[in-house]
Amino acid sequence: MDVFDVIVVGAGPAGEVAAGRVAASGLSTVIVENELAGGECSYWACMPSKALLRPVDLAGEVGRVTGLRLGGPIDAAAVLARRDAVVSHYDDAGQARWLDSAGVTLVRGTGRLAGPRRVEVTTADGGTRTLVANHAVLLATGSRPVIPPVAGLAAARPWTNREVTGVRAVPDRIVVIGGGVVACEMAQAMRGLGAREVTMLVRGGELLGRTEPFAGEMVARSLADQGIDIRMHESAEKVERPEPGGEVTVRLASGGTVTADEILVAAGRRAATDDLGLASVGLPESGPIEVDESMRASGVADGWLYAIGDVNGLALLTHMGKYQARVAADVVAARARGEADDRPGMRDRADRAGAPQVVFTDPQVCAVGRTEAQARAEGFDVRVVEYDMEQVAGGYLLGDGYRGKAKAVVDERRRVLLGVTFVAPGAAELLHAATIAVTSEATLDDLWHAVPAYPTVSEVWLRLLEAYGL
Ligand SMILES: Cc1cc2nc3c(=O)[nH]c(=O)nc-3n(C[C@H](O)[C@H](O)[C@H](O)COP(=O)(O)OP(=O)(O)OC[C@H]3O[C@@H](n4cnc5c(N)ncnc54)[C@H](O)[C@@H]3O)c2cc1C
Ligand SMILES: NC(=O)c1ccc[n+]([C@@H]2O[C@H](COP(=O)([O-])OP(=O)(O)OC[C@H]3O[C@@H](n4cnc5c(N)ncnc54)[C@H](O)[C@@H]3O)[C@@H](O)[C@H]2O)c1
Repeated sequence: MDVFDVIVVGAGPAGEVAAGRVAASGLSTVIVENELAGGECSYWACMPSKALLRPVDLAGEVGRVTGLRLGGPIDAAAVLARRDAVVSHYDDAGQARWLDSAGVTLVRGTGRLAGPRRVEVTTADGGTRTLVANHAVLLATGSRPVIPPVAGLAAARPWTNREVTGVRAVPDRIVVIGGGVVACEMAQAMRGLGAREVTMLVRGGELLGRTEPFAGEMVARSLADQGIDIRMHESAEKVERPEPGGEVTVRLASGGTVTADEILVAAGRRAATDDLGLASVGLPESGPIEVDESMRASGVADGWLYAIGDVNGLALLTHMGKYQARVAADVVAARARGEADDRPGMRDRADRAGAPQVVFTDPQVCAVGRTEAQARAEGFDVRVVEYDMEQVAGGYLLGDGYRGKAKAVVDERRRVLLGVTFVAPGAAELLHAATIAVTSEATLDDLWHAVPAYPTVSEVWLRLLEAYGL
């Protein structure tokens, strides 16, 4: 039996940040990982997907600037080689070195709760190691893709985020189940890197369902212009792949079929809580782990258990998992020292206000805070202002085909922003200004004095305020 002050289970972005910060506070810390330190984000999600999208995005930009022309199609093999470098060739030695330098002990194996403050680790050789925590256990086991119960789908060995981000040869034809973030980003990547036929099967009537409706509409128009076949109100009824690795045929609910070389499932993710021993501490065995604003698992006596990142289901985003990790780590360290654990940085505000997110399609969808529909549902006195971003000099200068739209959701009572959405090419870096405005609850009258430089796209802020009436 090994005793540490703090045990972290899962070395994805959330777990690593928590472990590093807890160790820096002087507590002895162990982190348990059963695949690669760095987690889904580093090897099969954020990093490789953005490496695949970056050249596609840039090619779109070049296409909008008069006088520039791409020398030919994108060199997919070179892009895949760079992707391999971005994922460190699926080797986590660098992350392991970082954990070591941060004073965190890395234990390789599968962790499972075995009662209060106790984690049993099954190691690769089948052995078991018992870890006991003096102060806290932080669960950071992430999430796994959902495979819908469609006849023949699982047997057809569909691609998930892992295979599509790790693609070795871009398929000629690919069918995508889903209309969310992964589906949109990866449909665009596959098409941009040379897939001839990309077909998206979207169960509902819109893409990117959690964003402002105009965002999904603009992305749908753009993906269609890029040659992607988007089938709304369509779903797979049966999937057949007679030869392993061969052609796949999808029978559609509306009748008809789609035949492709690969099928990608991008139908959401579920918390990785299976076989985590949650029942041994009185929690439901599956589903996301419910937490309070200090990331403590609800319903666990003595408050020694925390859940951060995708596993708590609050926001399936790397930056939010890392933020939750900082909150939890500081709370754990303060409680261990017997100090006050309610200082301002020790409570989650950002998830409740609406997490910032960028969808890296062309155009990019950048949003923070509440959508108009969410704000109205929560009973705010809402007023909305919108502006077309190509009307801003900085936008117009970016290219002839540049189109964008901004929307601000205002709380009329306090004259503060509840949410902001920008949909435009290359808008990702605009988002943080909106995040600062929404999080700090700056009034519109304060924002009036934040003068955007000319001619930048940020002048859209001024236009939104003028449209509001300032
Ligand atoms: C294709 C794709 C693209 C994405 N792009 C973005 C993006 O651009 N920006 C963004 O913010 N988010 C993005 N996300 C979401 C992001 O990947 C996740 O929010 C993030 O990885 C969650 O971090 P985490 O630490 O909670 O979990 P994970 O990254 O899933 O890490 C969990 C770790 O725990 C380990 N583990 C699990 N169970 C056990 C166990 N019992 N014992 C030991 N170890 C265990 C796993 O092996 C893993 O290493 C993307 C997701 C996908 C699928
Ligand atoms: N750029 C980014 O920040 C980024 C990129 C990729 C993923 N992510 C995160 O990863 C998470 C997972 O992404 P995702 O795209 O898998 O999930 P999602 O929740 O964004 O989208 C899921 C899609 O699948 C559809 N769907 C659900 N069940 C279905 C079924 N049974 N049959 C057919 N369609 C079904 C939904 O209607 C939706 O269109 C997201 O929550 C997102 O936050 C973030």
